[in-house]
Amino acid sequence: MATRACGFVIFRQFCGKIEYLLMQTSYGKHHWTPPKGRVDPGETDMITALRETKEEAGYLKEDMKIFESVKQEISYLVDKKPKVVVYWLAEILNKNKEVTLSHEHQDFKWLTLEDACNLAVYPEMQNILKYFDKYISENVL
Ligand SMILES: Nc1ncnc2c1ncn2[C@@H]1O[C@H](COP(=O)(O)OP(=O)(O)OP(=O)(O)OP(=O)(O)OC[C@H]2O[C@@H](n3cnc4c(N)ncnc43)[C@H](O)[C@@H]2O)[C@@H](O)[C@H]1O
Repeated sequence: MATRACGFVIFRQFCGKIEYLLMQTSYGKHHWTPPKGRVDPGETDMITALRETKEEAGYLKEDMKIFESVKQEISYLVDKKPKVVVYWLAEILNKNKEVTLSHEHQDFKWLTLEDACNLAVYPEMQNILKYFDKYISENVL
């Protein structure tokens, strides 16, 4: 069975620009992803996304506007085993609240779409960022 993980692609409106939150792992290849993590037994996908976002970024449900119907799923292999990751779109509402990192991450950045795609590296993740960016420009701005 595939490993399953869930999280949020979080954006903010900052100085007239849309910026996305990416976080860099403190382990492995130090890759950059939105806050997300593995689904624990008995959890729903949304509960996992909320728990991981609180643990990894310090953001609570009430700090965000969650677009529950705006969701993307990607699949890839990790150590030859399938992994499925589900992301919802979320906007940070409490702009005065900064990210609080856990031991799992060593850095974070708020990035334009282009810069986020450059750091995200993987085409699947880039496509998700582009999909959400299109949604924002057509439905949020
Ligand atoms: N190498 C390591 N050394 C020490 N501790 C480790 C470790 N890897 C995981 N851990 C532990 O696992 C915990 C993380 O657990 P969780 O927080 O629960 O889970 P996760 O975000 O899904 O973990 P991960 O970072 O591994 O996932 P991703 O799919 O992004 O990334 C998994 C792999 O897939 C690659 N990847 C990411 N996105 C991809 C894509 N779209 N296509 C192909 N490969 C991709 C990444 O580069 C990465 O190599 C950490 O606390 C840490 O202790």
